[in-house]
Amino acid sequence: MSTPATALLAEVRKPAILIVDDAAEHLGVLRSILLQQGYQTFVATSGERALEIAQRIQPDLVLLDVVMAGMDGLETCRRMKAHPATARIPVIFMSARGETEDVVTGFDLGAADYIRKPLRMEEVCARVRAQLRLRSNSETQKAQADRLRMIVNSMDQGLLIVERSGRIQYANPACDRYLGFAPDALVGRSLCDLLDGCTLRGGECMGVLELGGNGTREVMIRHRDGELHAMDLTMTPMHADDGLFVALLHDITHHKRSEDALQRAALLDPLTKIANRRRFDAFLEQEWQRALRTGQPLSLIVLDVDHFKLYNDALGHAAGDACLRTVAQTLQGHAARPTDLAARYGGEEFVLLFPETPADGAARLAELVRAAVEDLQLPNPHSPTAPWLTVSVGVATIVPGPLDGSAQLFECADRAMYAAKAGGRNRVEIQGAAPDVAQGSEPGFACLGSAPGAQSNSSHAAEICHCT
Ligand SMILES: Nc1nc2c(ncn2[C@@H]2O[C@H](COP(=O)(O)OP(=O)(O)OP(=O)(O)O)[C@@H](O)[C@H]2O)c(=O)[nH]1
Repeated sequence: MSTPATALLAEVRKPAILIVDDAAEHLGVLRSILLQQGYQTFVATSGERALEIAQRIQPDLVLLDVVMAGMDGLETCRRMKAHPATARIPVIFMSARGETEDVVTGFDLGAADYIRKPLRMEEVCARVRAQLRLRSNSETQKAQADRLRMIVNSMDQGLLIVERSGRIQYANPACDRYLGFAPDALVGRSLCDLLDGCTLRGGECMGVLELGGNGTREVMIRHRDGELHAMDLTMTPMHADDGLFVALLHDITHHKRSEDALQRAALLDPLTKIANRRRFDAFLEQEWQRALRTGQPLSLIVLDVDHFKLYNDALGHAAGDACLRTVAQTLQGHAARPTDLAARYGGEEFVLLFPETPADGAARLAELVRAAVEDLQLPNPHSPTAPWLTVSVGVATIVPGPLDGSAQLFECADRAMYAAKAGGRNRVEIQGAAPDVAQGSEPGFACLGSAPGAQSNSSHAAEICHCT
């Protein structure tokens, strides 16, 4: 059952038709027929009045007589099409004049249809229905296009329409913002120029071709100021063969920066701020592979603070922490080359990795490190072996062969460090296994004689020993 409200709504939705004719009898006939068809009708007997009503009520259709006194139908139509408020309203001309020229002029002015007089009412009704259907379709399309435009304009993601050649046909405001361009300034530019490392081949942008339809990829895109930004780029072909692609851009620079910071933090020891064990393990593996390729020797120092439990017991855990930080900085100072790495391996144990360093050089470095810690003269009052904080140091050097593993290098240096502990602490012990490869020119572990210049000048019993 229809309520007053729904009846009112139905009334509101009735298409409104403006009938313009300076002959009152024509107006009356047309009006009553269109009313019977269920339309709302408005009438005007002059062009001026028609323009006034059209602007006020915005009808869905105008039936317009061509020949009228004063402003004729052609001029009325021209003015209607020139006014933004009435430009989209379809106009059907009615005229007894059927000359081709009139018909053409009418269509050129933007008329939707042309009906000859005398009017046959069935034909009029059919043409009115057809125009109202078209109008309704085009209004729906316009509404959809407006909605789509609003969505694209308010998107946070950048959206581009790109040709196979890389030429940008459209960029939404987010895209302009991402890349620092003024509105529309991206149109006509090439995506190739913006994508870092992208090339043009045979007039086609390799970035577009490689990325098209391949899901999301992380790319570096050049901002207008020249700076490269990390972005996720998703490229999708618009249709199978019209050569257009929709590119979606999502700026992940901030995300990347915090990810990089997190990654860096994950590789640092929180107490001493030098590399942690995870970083060391990865670095050892990388340098091991490099040494395998280059045939260069790789040296490792494993170092453990002596009687550190007694240090903590005597001075407190906070002082112990501060002490570990000082030792770490001292070691860091001895990892001089960009390829050297000092790391805290765990607790009071540290490691130093020296790529392209033969056994004699590593032994000298180990002794320098040992002496540097002793020279800090950090009192360790309860230590039975020295009044100061000291370290025991193990050294191993290898020219890796295909059958060796990096764990072996660590085990050898670690064993040497335990030998230094067993030998009285505050010493450097060198792990050796194969006297014939002493200087690291052939695969295998190095074994040294006394390393020149490696003796401690400390007043304490520091020595370089050899462990086989
Ligand atoms: N303050 C502090 N102490 C630590 C930390 N990590 C490990 N330790 C302490 O280091 C001490 C190591 O003791 P042990 O393994 O017995 O070795 P040590 O006393 O150094 O004796 P040797 O190695 O035989 O010379 C333990 O008491 C740990 O609690 C740390 O981050 N901060």
